Amino acid sequence: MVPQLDSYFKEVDGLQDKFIERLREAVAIPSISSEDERRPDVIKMGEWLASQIRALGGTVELRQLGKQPGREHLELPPCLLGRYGDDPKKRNVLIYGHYDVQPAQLSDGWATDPFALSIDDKGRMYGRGSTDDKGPVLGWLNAIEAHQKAGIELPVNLIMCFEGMEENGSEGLDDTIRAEAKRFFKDTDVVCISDNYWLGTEKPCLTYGVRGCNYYSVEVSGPGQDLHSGVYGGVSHEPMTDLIRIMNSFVDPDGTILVKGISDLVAPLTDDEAALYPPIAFTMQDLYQSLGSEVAIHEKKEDALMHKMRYPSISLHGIEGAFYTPGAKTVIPAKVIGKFSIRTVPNMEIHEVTKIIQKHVEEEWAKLKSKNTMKFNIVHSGKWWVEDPKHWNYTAAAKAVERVFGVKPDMTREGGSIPVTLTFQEELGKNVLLLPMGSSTDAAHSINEKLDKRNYIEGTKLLGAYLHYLAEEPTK
Ligand SMILES: C[C@H](N)C(=O)N[C@@H](Cc1c[nH]cn1)C(=O)O
Ligand SMILES: [Zn+2]
Ligand SMILES: [Zn+2]
Repeated sequence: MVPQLDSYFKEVDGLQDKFIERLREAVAIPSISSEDERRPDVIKMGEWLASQIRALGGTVELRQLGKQPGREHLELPPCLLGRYGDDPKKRNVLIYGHYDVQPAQLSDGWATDPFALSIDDKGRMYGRGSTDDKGPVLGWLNAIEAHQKAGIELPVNLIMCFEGMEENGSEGLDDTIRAEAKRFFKDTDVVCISDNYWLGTEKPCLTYGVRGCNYYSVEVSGPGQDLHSGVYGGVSHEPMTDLIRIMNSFVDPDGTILVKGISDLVAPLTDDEAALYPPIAFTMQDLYQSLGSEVAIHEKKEDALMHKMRYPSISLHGIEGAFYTPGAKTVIPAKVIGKFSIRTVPNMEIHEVTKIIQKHVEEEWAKLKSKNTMKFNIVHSGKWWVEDPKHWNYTAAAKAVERVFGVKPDMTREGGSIPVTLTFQEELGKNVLLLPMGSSTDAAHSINEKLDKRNYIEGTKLLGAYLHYLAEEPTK
């Protein structure tokens, strides 16, 4: 079956050094979408990616999305709408990825410069964006190049959508997809996204769901400026004391959500669904390895998996304005902004969740009887998504996994969020598949993010093989 794949695989192996250089160039552009001063780099990264697509013979338009809502001094990075091939006899696969990355600084604790790809003797390629999501995006380009060099025609047409704001709420993207659903995206047969991770380090998976993410901030201010705690401690209401009380009211140390009404929104667990978790090839050791220690809340793998995949969670992310550098400054910060988010699951609705969270924050605030001022803000929100994994899109991907890795993939739901999955499903009405490249130890969003050379190269083979199986899979 699909005999051309062997020569394609050989070509990928032969081109691996070139593919690694391509990733090195991409990682060197610090395209951090959430930092104002890095916005020109996000735009530069979009232009670099467009030039790579064009060099391979693809066409691409840099669709301008205008100003960032609420932050009008910032231009949104372009959404790349591209095409490779337009043979009417072939199927059309829409591939999505993002070229922006999470923030990173050497001083956060990175062992190497986060924007200089560094490869160790085990083939671990360290660099911000290596696994999330520059490596997987480049995997598609590598697959095109290896086909060309092997003299094999791509068996499908590719429709591309690459955005530069995924790590910052995918601002502007939904409108573009809605506007283009019956134009640029109209011929789409199926959608494939490579932007998540295997559960462990050995076994690939296909992913048919993501959690949603509602991100909020609580700002507390009062004094006209930062104060001397000796002179004013015990005299003034302190914003940090108020904020810590509120931040402490959301979740228990064992992960239990304390906000009344949230757990009532969660779809009940059926026996059929509960039976999906035991067969997943995942152990607590896998979890400890990816956590970097044994700090898991749960003892059983099924509980850990369900809390990652099908239950909500609330996380506290940081406090702006807090004194966090080393030393012992005796300061009372005048204004602090606490940031937290809730990962949402079926059947939680974005607005219902926000109403409940806001009411909770206001009630907690009232209890404090503080003379400070509190402002609650929604930073961004995106809904959960669940797909039909019995669709031929998934069958083709499972065959590709077996061909490249010699095992059947695990079927998973991702704990992270990719807001565009739902938009594609709803606006195009087509099946969406997540086909990850990276592994559980890649430390996406964390320090020392990496992508293993094996995952990058075999992952490139997988993306190409998937396109071939997709071309010949009957549409049952
Ligand atoms: C899973 C994906 N690679 C990812 O990291 N998504 C982000 C998207 C995000 C950022 N803010 C809200 N959503 C994530 O899950 O944090
Ligand atoms: Zn991410
Ligand atoms: Zn991502």
